Amino acid sequence: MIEAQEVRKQFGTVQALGGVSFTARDGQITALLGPNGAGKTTLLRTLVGMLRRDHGTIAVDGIDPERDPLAVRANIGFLTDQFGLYERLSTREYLTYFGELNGMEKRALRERIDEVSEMLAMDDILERRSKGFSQGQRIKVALARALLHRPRHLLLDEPTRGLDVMSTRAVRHALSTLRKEGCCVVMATHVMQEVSHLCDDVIVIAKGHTVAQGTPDELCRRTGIANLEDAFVRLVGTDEGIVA
Ligand SMILES: Nc1ncnc2c1ncn2[C@@H]1O[C@H](COP(=O)(O)OP(=O)(O)OP(=O)(O)O)[C@@H](O)[C@H]1O
Repeated sequence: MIEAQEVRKQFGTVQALGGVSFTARDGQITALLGPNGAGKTTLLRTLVGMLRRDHGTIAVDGIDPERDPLAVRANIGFLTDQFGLYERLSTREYLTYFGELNGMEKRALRERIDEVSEMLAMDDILERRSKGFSQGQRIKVALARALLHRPRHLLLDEPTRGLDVMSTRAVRHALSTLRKEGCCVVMATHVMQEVSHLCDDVIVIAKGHTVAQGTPDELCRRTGIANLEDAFVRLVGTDEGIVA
């Protein structure tokens, strides 16, 4: 479980997070929904301890990522907007490298790489070097890396951007499987269809503040609007950055 209370973060004169509070539960996929520049990426980076917050509290299974970043990271898989692939390594070599860094035993690691590869439908790129990989192929490798050590929490920054229909389905299916296994998934996205069909809970964030949290149905009921996209626009007061 991830809990945040009144988290604030400023970059120079820009208040990226002005007071974000929410709870993301185990066994649920929680969407982080907000217009461009709302603070979603900043929030994810703060949750994983890559950025220091200026104010507020964060607890990942009760642990503050600033106090014990290694303990938190051992239990978090993070898909950022920067994939950090090593172009001269094949996908398998790359995943093996990070699995070993995480202390995974050789045989278990080999089996897990095959498992994750099947989960994400990426067998075709497993033995290829990542130089020249398409955007979708890059996302898959980065996502495989995030999943490799079976983290209890998964933080994803727009995981299906640039993916084709089949790959999007593979990723959504993988996320449903992880939810069943009890993983706490938090996912920033602009894809409303994904939120409606996949997510149990939604955090709506605008200009660095949480403006609502609830199931897609609750958000619709609260605004008195039947359609989630229109409810979202009402909550944030803009239709910037929405993908139907
Ligand atoms: N390192 C930084 N230095 C200065 N400003 C930053 C930095 N990182 C983020 N910001 C600013 O903080 C605000 C929130 O940015 P963030 O990337 O968190 O938004 P986002 O919700 O992820 O947006 P998008 O949907 O466009 O990806 C923006 O105004 C952004 O310009």
